[in-house]
Amino acid sequence: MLVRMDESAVIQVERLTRRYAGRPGYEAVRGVDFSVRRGELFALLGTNGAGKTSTLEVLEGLARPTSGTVRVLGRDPFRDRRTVRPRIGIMVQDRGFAADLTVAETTRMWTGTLTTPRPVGEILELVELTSRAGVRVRQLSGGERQRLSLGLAIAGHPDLLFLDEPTAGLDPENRQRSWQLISRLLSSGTTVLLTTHYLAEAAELADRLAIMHRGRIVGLGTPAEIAAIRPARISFRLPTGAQVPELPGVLVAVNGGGVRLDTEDLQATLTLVLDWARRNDLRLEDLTARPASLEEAFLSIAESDQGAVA
Ligand SMILES: Nc1ncnc2c1ncn2[C@@H]1O[C@H](COP(=O)(O)OP(=O)(O)OP(=O)(O)O)[C@@H](O)[C@H]1O
Repeated sequence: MLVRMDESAVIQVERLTRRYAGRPGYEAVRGVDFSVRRGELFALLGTNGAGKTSTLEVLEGLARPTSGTVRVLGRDPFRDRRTVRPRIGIMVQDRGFAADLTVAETTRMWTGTLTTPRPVGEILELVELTSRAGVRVRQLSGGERQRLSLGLAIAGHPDLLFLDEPTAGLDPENRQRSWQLISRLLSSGTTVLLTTHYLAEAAELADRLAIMHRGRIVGLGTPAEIAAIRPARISFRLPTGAQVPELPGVLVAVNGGGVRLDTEDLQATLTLVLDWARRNDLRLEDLTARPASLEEAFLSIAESDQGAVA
């Protein structure tokens, strides 16, 4: 079969399926299509067991697709592994560092396996580990270990970086720090494929994302496009004696003194609400207006078995 590939895509996946030998009749990946453009950060999200790792392993050249076509940097990542592997960086969660080596020794050992590595000092500076160069890996904090892992992944100037749960288990401060590092890498032109369970991470970093559920992509778009499948929300406290006005197409919930309005058109509904308050000289305490979050959209997609955005 002739498959037309987009030459500008760094990753292109068409009708990918994956089955495991030990599970006859079961498809972990069930016909997945997406592409990742040069210089973008694409996040792959999903419920547990959705098929993210099974997809990632094919993209990284570690496994062969059961069917479908995958191109990474224009090549077949499994068959042309020798050509593709030097151009990609892979950050894994548990790299299994040798605990007794120092940060600098670990980095030097890794760069020794690469053809055109960055200098060790530059790597440590990029991931903010210069001051920890002489420290044994066993003494690093979780955040520092993750940064070391990121450092090794970018050591070979990769055109494409795979980040698998790069901030798993980190506290909010270290997570922020990792996000800043990743943003800096992006601005230098690296293309990134990220998997994460932190929706805030995807919302913060991703240009586009795909949500996988039971082996399929059930949502694909920018974080804002995905979030927009759920209504936006306005809430406020209802002033004593006031009645919520007629608001076409808006779902109204009044609970005690609290009012919640779900709307597809946040600006139009907010205008009506503010107009009503002004005309009636009402002060709306605790007024908030916000679009749906990626998390709300994710939950609603995961709960239904149907894709909402494609
Ligand atoms: N080696 C294997 N042999 C058999 N089944 C497997 C194997 N690896 C994964 N699976 C199954 O394939 C399905 C998809 O798993 P996968 O690890 O790709 O999902 P995931 O989206 O990465 O999940 P999680 O977020 O929980 O890590 C699951 O049902 C899993 O049990």
